[in-house]
Amino acid sequence: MSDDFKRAAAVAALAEVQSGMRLGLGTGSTADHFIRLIGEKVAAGFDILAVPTSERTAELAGELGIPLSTLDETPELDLTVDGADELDRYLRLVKGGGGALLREKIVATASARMVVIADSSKLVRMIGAFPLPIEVVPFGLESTRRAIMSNASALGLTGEIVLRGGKETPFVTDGGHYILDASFRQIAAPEALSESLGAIPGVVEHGLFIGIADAAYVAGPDGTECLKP
Ligand SMILES: O=C[C@H](O)[C@H](O)[C@H](O)COP(=O)(O)O
Repeated sequence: MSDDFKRAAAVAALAEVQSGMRLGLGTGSTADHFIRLIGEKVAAGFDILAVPTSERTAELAGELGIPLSTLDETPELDLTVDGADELDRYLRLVKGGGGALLREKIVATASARMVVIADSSKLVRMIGAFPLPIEVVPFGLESTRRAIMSNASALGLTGEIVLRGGKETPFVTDGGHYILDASFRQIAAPEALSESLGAIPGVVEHGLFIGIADAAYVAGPDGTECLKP
């Protein structure tokens, strides 16, 4: 059922796509639906140039025959469509469940417009139930983890911060970094947390996307809603 809603959100976002556009392609199970729809448009003759947000997305888009580019060749994009792990009604997002947050944030901010697609289970009153992914450099991992803990605690946030994949087999991002997943449960002031995390030297990027999304298509049993910040 949830997969049907993911697809319905992707179909709604497809209405924003025109031939000639330079697109950012998101990562994840919801974005995969959108990528397949773009593949159909390309097969039908649409002129699209796409920048993928992960190796996984590049592979799928390549298989579908979608012409691919990079931000070095195509530094300004018209539209990026991507999923989210959580969003609130102000379009503050948690992303990075699939580990692609760094490239996703770079691609989204290089786009004139960023649109989120999600099933309605992702829409929450307060973000934070989904553990916040924080991308860090492997060097100094434990010091960085403690700095995150201490900065979060200064903002009244507590909770476990764990290395994704564990010490023996850590998950490695496309950029060669690790991910710490922070279970803060409820993030009442995401802006302050975003600023605080961004100031920690070992933190490469984090999964809070604030002021980036221009709209969100959220699909559920009652239909598809378009949210604006
Ligand atoms: O790193 C992964 C991305 O941020 C995804 O967009 C996010 O995890 C949502 O993925 P899904 O659509 O599979 O729930």
